[in-house]
Amino acid sequence: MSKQGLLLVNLGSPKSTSVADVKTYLNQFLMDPYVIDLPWPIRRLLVSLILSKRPPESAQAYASIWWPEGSPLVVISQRLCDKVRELWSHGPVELGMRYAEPSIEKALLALVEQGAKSIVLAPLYPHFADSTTTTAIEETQRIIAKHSLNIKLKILPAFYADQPYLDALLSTTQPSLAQDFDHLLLSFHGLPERHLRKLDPTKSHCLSGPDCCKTAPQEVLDTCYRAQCIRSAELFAEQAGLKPAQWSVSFQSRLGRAKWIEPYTETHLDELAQQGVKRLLVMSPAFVADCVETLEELAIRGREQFIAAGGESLELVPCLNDEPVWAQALVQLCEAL
Ligand SMILES: C=CC1=C(C)c2cc3[nH]c(cc4nc(cc5[nH]c(cc1n2)c(C)c5CCC(=O)O)C(CCC(=O)O)=C4C)c(C)c3C=C
Ligand SMILES: [Fe+2]
Ligand SMILES: [Fe+2]
Repeated sequence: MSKQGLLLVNLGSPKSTSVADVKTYLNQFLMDPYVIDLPWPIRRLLVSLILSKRPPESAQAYASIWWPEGSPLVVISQRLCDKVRELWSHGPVELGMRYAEPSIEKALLALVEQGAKSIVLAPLYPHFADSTTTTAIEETQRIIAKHSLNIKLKILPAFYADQPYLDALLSTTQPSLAQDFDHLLLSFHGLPERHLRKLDPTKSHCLSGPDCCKTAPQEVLDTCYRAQCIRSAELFAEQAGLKPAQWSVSFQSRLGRAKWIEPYTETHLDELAQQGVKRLLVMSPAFVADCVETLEELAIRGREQFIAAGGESLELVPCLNDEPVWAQALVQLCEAL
């Protein structure tokens, strides 16, 4: 039987925490037209402006969470890849990062060298966005064309509502949810509102009202990142047995001046403290691996902010990371294609 390879793709991190390496990474990331979706001259100008200020700040953030082995996101993704390799009986398994190393190109060539005749591409993003999923798919297709590789590609779609993903989340968050806590915040990575409007097939549903994501028809849900985040939060909370007042959703990591999807995590943390929440749990189901956005933005800066606003504790619930139940769930999702 011909070998079917599995390519896991995540975002990627800078090579090191030096300002120069962080700048190189941010330039590659932000110059991606799927991330800053503006015409090239405007994108170049905007990114240059961001790069004139942000790299030292970002480098400091990375330095505060860096592991001796490297970036948590990359190290965790590599560990996950090793566990998935043990479970995937159809052929070789490799990890590629959309930005920096290990590249998608190296991973794809390694799969082909190990005899893969077809490949399952698994973008490790539960929710669909052009700035993550589409760019990972396009880069993979570009490399296939560049090397004239004769391989068939199957793509794992967004899995935000799939039971193996939800079961893995329920199982790995169980120890945190078993503790005493006042409120669970599900903080998802944000997106500029423009990205939602652009993909709305109805051209009128997205951002039309405070509950538009809850009433999104399937065709909108298929491409609306915000609606998918809210749907996965609802499914998770329901299956975890949480009452509506015990949990809420917000969106983090805003960059630049454009309007991003709301509510913003930064604002919501203050609101929760003002409402009398003392012991806050925070989870980030849009990230399958802990990264600078969870370990620094939420667990360091978010915690400081929440306590300064009157809260007592903020505990970060770990992401799925390289938990065996997640490796099994991922294989199950890919085998079902
Ligand atoms: C979960 C999915 C993600 C979406 C959607 C996303 C969109 C998006 N991100 C930026 C800007 C930045 N993101 C940064 C880090 C980062 N982003 C994601 C995931 C999504 N991004 C991850 C997993 C990470 C962590 C990477 C790591 O090395 O740990 C950063 C870099 C860090 C910083 O300087 O804050 C930026 C910048 C935009 C503009 C965007 C959509 C348009
Ligand atoms: Fe991001
Ligand atoms: Fe929407």
